Amino acid sequence: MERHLTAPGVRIRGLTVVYNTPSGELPAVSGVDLTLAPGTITGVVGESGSGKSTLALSMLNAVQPPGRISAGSVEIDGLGDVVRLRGEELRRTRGRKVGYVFQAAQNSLNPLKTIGAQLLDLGRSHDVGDLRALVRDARELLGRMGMDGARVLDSRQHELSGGMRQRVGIMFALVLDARVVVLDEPTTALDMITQATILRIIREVHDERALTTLVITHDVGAVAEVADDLAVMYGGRVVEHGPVAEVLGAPEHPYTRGLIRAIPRLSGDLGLARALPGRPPTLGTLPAAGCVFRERCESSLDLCRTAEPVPAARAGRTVACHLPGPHAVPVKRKEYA
Ligand SMILES: Nc1ncnc2c1ncn2[C@@H]1O[C@H](COP(=O)(O)OP(=O)(O)OP(=O)(O)O)[C@@H](O)[C@H]1O
Repeated sequence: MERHLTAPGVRIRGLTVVYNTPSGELPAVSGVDLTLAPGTITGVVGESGSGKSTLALSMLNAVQPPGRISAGSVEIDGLGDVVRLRGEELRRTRGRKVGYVFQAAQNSLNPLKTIGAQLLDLGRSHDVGDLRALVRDARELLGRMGMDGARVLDSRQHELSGGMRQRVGIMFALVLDARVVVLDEPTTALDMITQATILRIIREVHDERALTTLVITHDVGAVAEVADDLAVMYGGRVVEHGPVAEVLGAPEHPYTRGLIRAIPRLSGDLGLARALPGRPPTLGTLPAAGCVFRERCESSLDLCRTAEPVPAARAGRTVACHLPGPHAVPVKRKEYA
């Protein structure tokens, strides 16, 4: 199969995605700027409802009603602005150019057809010339993820466990040789050890195929092992973005600090792990002005009530916070200390 040597860059600019609710259209993603450097894996973390999945869907222009992309662009090298793609062009982009596993991928297989038949359907719908090579590639990917590839291709969904379906989903995301890959919670149905293995394989395949990858997860610890860069989302904003070791080792945004403190594995001491107080906002409770994190922030200023902080470069990353930086507070962890 054709292999590409240079990975594409992705530039998300001013992306706003709204959902129509009984109180009108409310933003789930608000004016997000995010650059995925060619050949990198970017992890996206943040509590439930922070807009991670909505951002992932936008990268395929796949936001469904009652949602819509109301502003902004997602420029992918070689593809242009995905937000402007329509119809056949958009269909061909999804899967072939931008591979993806969405949440609940393990439930999105056709229960009546074998995985192999679905693979051939996928290949045909994207005009793959060499279907034998496609099957070979699928078998090899499944084998690497610890499964008997031939047997899985002969199976139907109900014959596979949740973890196996999830790995099948990852195979589908990678098998068409897409150059940008979006993985939304790719390992949630897997136990810790399998999770680590699968993330390692994602990293290997990513490097071999020169991909640019976005991985969304709740698990900051897991993503720390696999990502180059980390984007932290809160209330539909990217509040901090930069090299993963720097963001986790010396978080600048109070929300990033809170997230890390809540994870015993990252805070380095079980006794010090502290849940973040309060709850993340929902679309209806997002403040109309000021910083979206101010209610839960330990160091909020008067300014935070009135002015929304603009993301700015500092300490080798981008941070959206009014507090003067660098604010680096080292986190106790060998690898990042
Ligand atoms: N179809 C929808 N209709 C209305 N609101 C929605 C819809 N889908 C998502 N939302 C809202 O948009 C916000 C962002 O949701 P999103 O699923 O993108 O967050 P997330 O960070 O991926 O959360 P999770 O980790 O739970 O998947 C949430 O407040 C959510 O309730």
